[in-house]
Amino acid sequence: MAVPQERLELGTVEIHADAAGYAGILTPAALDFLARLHRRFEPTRQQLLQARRERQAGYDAGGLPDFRAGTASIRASEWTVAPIPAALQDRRVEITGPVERKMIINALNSGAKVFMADFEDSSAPTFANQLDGQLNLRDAVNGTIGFTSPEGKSYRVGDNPAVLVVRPRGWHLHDKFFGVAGEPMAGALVDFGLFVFHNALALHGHDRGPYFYLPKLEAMEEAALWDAVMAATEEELQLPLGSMKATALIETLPAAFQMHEILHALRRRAVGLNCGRWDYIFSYLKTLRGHRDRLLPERGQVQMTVPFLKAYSELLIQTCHRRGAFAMGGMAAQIPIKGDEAANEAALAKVRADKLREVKAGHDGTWVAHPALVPVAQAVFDEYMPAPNQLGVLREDVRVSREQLLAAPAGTVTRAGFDNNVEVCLRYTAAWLDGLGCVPIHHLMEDAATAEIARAQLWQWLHHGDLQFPDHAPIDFALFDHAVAAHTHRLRDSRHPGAARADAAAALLSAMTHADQLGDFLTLPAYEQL
Ligand SMILES: CC(=O)SCCNC(=O)CCNC(=O)[C@H](O)C(C)(C)COP(=O)(O)OP(=O)(O)OC[C@H]1O[C@@H](n2cnc3c(N)ncnc32)[C@H](O)[C@@H]1OP(=O)(O)O
Ligand SMILES: O=CC(=O)O
Ligand SMILES: [Mg+2]
Repeated sequence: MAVPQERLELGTVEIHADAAGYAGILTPAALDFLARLHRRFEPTRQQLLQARRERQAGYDAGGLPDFRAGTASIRASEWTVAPIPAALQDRRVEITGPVERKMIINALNSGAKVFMADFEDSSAPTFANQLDGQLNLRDAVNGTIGFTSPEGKSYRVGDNPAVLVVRPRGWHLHDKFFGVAGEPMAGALVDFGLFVFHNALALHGHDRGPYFYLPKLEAMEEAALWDAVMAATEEELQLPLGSMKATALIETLPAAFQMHEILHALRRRAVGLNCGRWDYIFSYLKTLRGHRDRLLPERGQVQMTVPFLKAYSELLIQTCHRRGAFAMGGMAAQIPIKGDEAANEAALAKVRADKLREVKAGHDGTWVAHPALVPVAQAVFDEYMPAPNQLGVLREDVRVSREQLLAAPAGTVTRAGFDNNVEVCLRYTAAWLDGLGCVPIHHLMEDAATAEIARAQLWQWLHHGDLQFPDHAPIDFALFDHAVAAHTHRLRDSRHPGAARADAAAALLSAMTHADQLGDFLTLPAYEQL
């Protein structure tokens, strides 16, 4: 067979991993497509990452995020997003989960309206995880996905499966297994590119997508880059312009000041925004890492009801509904607790209360972490949202100022909270290094975003100096080192996920916490070890 001219002239993607078993995904045509995406969009991605660094330098020097002066007309003028497809009109409950075969089938069968297949916060991006995920999603789209467990239980997708929405990695992550002319590709483009190359036409033919969640955006230009990537892909695959739909997560502090702008950049394909609360809290910590007057209390005290998070979620609802887009809620961290009825009911009650707050505030739908939580969330939304959505709830009463978005709530850092951050970060990092991106710890869902909160808080509490527990004992590195050693010892001897990677995780957590600068993402140095 003749080698296409473009491969001869420009080269294609080089795979730096054992690709046996993935020939059906890594076809020459798919790799050429990825290479074209890389050549066209990588320079812009690099510029946008540089812009992030420059903005952060401004915040570190004392500056604070603000609404952008240059885009006031976008916020003030009247416009709406393009019509939303029928398949996404009712998104009252969305289940999320990693792209693992059994979980995909369970999620599609869960009764949720939407399944967000996650290459991001709940995935450790090993080559096998990402590529198996692509194989699994291709089979799901083609209706051929099936699975038999080691115990012999067989899994198949039933009638009326959830609508598939895919979340690729964020712009900050590269993929060391995919190179073009010696440069690593963007993880985002690998995930997006392989998925659309193999599934876009089939999904479009069935009025089912392709639909995406876009994570960790920090500026409208980053949304515009996604729009350009999707428009170029639509052209290449001969799909109608705007047929790929996107829901952007507002899960960084800078993005909260650009909600209108992000929807505007995506307006021919935006269907909504989502309150990604966990990354949002992490981003608050990271963006304001140099501001000693804006330290947050321990994780457990930073609930969605605290003023700065309430303001953010209400601003999101108001913004979305003014633009005809859905305002999606987020994820409560509680998961079902087996074998303890009272504890389980208490966990479900917390999920129920969170969903009640969301639906009453005007959200159009919400996320759950586990199939058993679908009926819990659905009952609340069914009761308070009889229509498919709440686009008519304009929330014109909401007035959110810059200072409200930036105000740290009152609270404390307790010994238990400090110790829990060490334990969670250590155990999550160890599991991640072992290829697991989402794990239950003390009956809470922990993923890359929740672990980042723990890590960033430890760094801040230790580097701002002079912080004390309520009993006036100092919060210092000796305590931290001791806690890391104790939890590493315990993890090593346990049957928890990642036990075999306890020492590697401890080394990483120690290095990142002792470092003078708060590292941008835990997953960047951790990725070198995957
Ligand atoms: C901040 C954010 O980004 S939130 C979004 C990212 N996070 C997520 O998506 C969370 C996804 N959830 C999960 O990964 C899991 O629910 C965990 C890790 C939290 C808990 O996992 P486990 O303790 O293994 O759950 P558990 O043992 O109760 O699972 C029971 C069954 O439900 C299935 N299940 C659990 N969670 C999910 C899910 N999210 N999607 C589909 N199936 C699921 C399991 O596969 C299992 O199936 P089986 O009975 O057929 O074997
Ligand atoms: O992605 C969701 C989040 O809360 O972070
Ligand atoms: Mg997130």
